[in-house]
Amino acid sequence: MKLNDPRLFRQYAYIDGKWVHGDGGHEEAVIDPATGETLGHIPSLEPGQISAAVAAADSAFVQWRALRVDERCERLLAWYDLLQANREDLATIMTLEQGKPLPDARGEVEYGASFVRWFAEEGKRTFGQTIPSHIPNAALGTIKEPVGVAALITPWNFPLAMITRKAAAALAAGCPVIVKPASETPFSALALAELAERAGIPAGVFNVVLGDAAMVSEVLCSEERVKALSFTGSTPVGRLLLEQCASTVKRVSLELGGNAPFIVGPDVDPKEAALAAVAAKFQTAGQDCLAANRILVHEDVHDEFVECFAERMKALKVGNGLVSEIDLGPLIHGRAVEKAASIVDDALSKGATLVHGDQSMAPGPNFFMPTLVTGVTAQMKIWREENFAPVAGITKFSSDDEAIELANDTEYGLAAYIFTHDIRRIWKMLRALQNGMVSVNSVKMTGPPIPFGGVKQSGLGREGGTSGIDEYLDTKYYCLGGLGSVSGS
Ligand SMILES: NC(=O)c1ccc[n+]([C@@H]2O[C@H](COP(=O)([O-])OP(=O)(O)OC[C@H]3O[C@@H](n4cnc5c(N)ncnc54)[C@H](O)[C@@H]3O)[C@@H](O)[C@H]2O)c1
Ligand SMILES: N[C@@H](CC=O)C(=O)O
Repeated sequence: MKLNDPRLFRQYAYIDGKWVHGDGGHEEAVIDPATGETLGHIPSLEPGQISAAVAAADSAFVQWRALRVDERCERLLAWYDLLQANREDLATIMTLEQGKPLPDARGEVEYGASFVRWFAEEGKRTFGQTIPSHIPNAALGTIKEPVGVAALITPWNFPLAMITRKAAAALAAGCPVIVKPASETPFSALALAELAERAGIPAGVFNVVLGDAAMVSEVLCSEERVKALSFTGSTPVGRLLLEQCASTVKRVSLELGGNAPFIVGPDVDPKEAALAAVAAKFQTAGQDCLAANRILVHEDVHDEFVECFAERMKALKVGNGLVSEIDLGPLIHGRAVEKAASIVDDALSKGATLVHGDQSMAPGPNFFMPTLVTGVTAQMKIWREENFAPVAGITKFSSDDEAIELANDTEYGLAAYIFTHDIRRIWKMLRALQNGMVSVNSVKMTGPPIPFGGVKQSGLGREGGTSGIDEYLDTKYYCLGGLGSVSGS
């Protein structure tokens, strides 16, 4: 791996400010999904090492929370500067382990860094309240205090930003973190640890643990000293972790799967809407929780929309993300390719029409060519499941009420897109859609200032925005009694 700073490529876990091997000597290979080559190896830690990380974080909590907030936030800003200064290396690491095209990886580094800067500012605004007293001779109010050690479990599709969106909020609040990245993409997390150390974040405050996911999560969830768990990943694993955290009644934040509807009204230019839908579907090769998973198009514009969508997707270039002008990299592994193929087969066997998608053109075993099927119905897997692949499915509708009913016909409720210029339709749909985030006439919706999160089985809590830091704060109420009477109080 060619990096300007080779020390950003670490093949150890990071606990209490030290780079460590697994006590049992077990290792796991990390594979470049584009080439199948081994990029490096990471240790598989033993349960006792996960507990040691918890102990380190717990003892670091005392000093970290005791720092003045502006001192904590200065270190976050130093971390932000280092992320920016090392953007090229971080993007290279990400493209190699995740597969996304290098410009997208650079974009994710920017996006991930932006959360660090945001929370370095937000950390200074964790205001409590003064409460007008109903108790004689007393002063009432609240103080915000850090919850304690936070465990952060993250996915492979956004290997850097899904960590910083959590970690920056937790660190700003005064909570040490233990990060468990996906085993497919550990090197971005380890590079973040190296830069956190250089930014002056003390030993034990930012830890990265690696190893068998079920074992690591079980230890973290059952540990009394871990006070908060923040997870981004699939809904089935989120359900499991929620259950595992019940025994210690932890604060749990979940950012789970999506099955986003993309609604195209009868009044829009079908070409414009099709370009937007292609952008909303094929980012990160469809492996995005915000990907337009079910495209609902009004019958008046359906045929023209399908034609424009197919034309645009045919121009997408598929290949190794390190090569210039590539639009779609590989899927993360062979299982993802098999799942994509089975979703297409299932749709075709149940009556959908294949408009485009020739897998014989795939440049390697982990690649899946952009595919479009029409005539999708609620009986098909492509409708019910988050396909997490460059597979687009289109369904026709004939009224606003039908579009809303179709859009809400899922257990998920992360994001939804609406394309129409009719303000009444916009307002009606905006209010009726069961989603945590609704984007109208825009593909881009995310960024540090927004409360990111879902309803239904897409999650609990919000990340980013002014509320993201609350996931790591307790509200302490105080009643200062016996103060004597103060005129006017
Ligand atoms: N809502 C959001 O903000 C958001 C963002 C990104 C990804 N996602 C979702 O993440 C999913 C894709 O990511 P993924 O495949 O890495 O998800 P995943 O649930 O398989 O894995 C996520 C993390 O959980 C760990 N894990 C896996 N199995 C586990 C188990 N049995 N016990 C404990 N931990 C386990 C993994 O190692 C990884 O670190 C999609 O559903 C996507 O929508 C959601
Ligand atoms: N694209 C999302 C991550 C989901 O996979 C984001 O913007 O945070």
